[in-house]
Amino acid sequence: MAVTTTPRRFPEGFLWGAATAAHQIEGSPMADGAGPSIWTRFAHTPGMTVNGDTGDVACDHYNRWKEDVALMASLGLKAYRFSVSWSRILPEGTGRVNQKGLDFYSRLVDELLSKGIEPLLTLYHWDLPAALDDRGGWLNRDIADWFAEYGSVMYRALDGRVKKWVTLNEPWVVTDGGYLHGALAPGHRSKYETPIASHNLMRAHGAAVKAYREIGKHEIGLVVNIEPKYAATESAADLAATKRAHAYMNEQYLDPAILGHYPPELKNEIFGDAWPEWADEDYALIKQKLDFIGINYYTRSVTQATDSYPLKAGAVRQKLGTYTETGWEVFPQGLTDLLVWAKDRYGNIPTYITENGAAFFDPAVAEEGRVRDPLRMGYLKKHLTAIRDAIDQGCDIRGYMVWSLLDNLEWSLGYSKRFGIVHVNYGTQERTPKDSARWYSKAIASHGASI
Ligand SMILES: CO[C@H](O)c1c[n+]2c([nH]1)[C@H](O)[C@@H](O)[C@H](O)[C@H]2CO
Repeated sequence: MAVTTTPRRFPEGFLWGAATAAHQIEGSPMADGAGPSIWTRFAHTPGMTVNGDTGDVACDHYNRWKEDVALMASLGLKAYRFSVSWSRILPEGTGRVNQKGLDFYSRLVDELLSKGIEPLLTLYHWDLPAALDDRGGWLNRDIADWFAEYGSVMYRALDGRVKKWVTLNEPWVVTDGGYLHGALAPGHRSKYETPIASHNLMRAHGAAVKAYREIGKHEIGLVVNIEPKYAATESAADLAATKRAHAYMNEQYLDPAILGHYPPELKNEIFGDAWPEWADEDYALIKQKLDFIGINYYTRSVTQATDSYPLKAGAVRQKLGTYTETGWEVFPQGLTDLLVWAKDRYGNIPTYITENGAAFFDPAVAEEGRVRDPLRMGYLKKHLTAIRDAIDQGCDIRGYMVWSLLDNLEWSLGYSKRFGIVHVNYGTQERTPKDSARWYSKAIASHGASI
């Protein structure tokens, strides 16, 4: 079905917001008693990030948090998705609580609430305490208890002021990037470690949800990145590759969390002898009732059989496609298709688009203080329209968090890619709303009718 262009309002109560993550914007990673994370270590390891960029300063949000909340309010945001740096709260990962770290997030939440902005708090957005990585990190089964302990500290401190909790951001990226291909912290490259890290992430997710049910009184969910896979040809090889790629990225996490089992392709066609037999109690731990799911959507993948290891599948660049600075095809129809797929497979669980956005080359801040970013505006318009189409097809989409509020540290790509609707001058830390921020403000004020 083609993406229609009729501007239409979104449901009453649709939550319009923006998203960030601690390590990408805060800076001051070791301030006030915080411990190092694996990203502090990884970025300071020569060659791991573009230009050797680190999160030491980033957007200096740790000091500018009040100004940034005022900026969010000026844009008319109704919600703000952010993550907590685990090693600010528990510098050794478990045990001793660093009250100053907790106080930072408590102040941030209170300021958001004072401006009528709802906080959505992500417990884990990739910055594992280095002290836990020293104990095996996601390869150590004890991490389920460590994560539940950390979550419980946060629930006791903030639940009630925070009413929407997320356990993990994108377990797929954590394992594919951090344990299989090594592009992300902790930089491992092992087909055998990958399933273990992945499974322990999901066990930790389940343990944190269980702990929430004993402490919290509001909502908790899981955020996944999913990407529709379209076969490049109808050949048996390409169809099989597409099925593998779909199972590996799109089903690997929501299936165990909601259905209680993994897709069979993971063992039978991808990991083989590297896929352990998991105990039944693991599946019971992972499958906890979710109040919502978060979907991060950026692009699609036209998929063909390749000799890639171990997936044996890869994306085919589309000759007529439009691509972002990160090499992702702009394909809004994929979002509609994916939301309908998720509804049909998992039973229309309340869903938030917890990330959607694009890096395009932005011009410098013009004299009149404008940053013209028409490509990003077009991207957001098309994807919000695609969400509206999914809602028209019965999907229970509750909100949209644009990625990202601010230009920020794009992990291994450093500061070379700008996703923000607000420009950040990293030299002066000046924030300048781009045209896309102005456009988004109007969309929020009109409940989507101006899109
Ligand atoms: C592979 O795309 C993923 O869905 C994805 C894209 N992104 C993400 N996940 C992360 O959650 C953010 O921290 C990134 O900054 C953002 C932009 O790269």
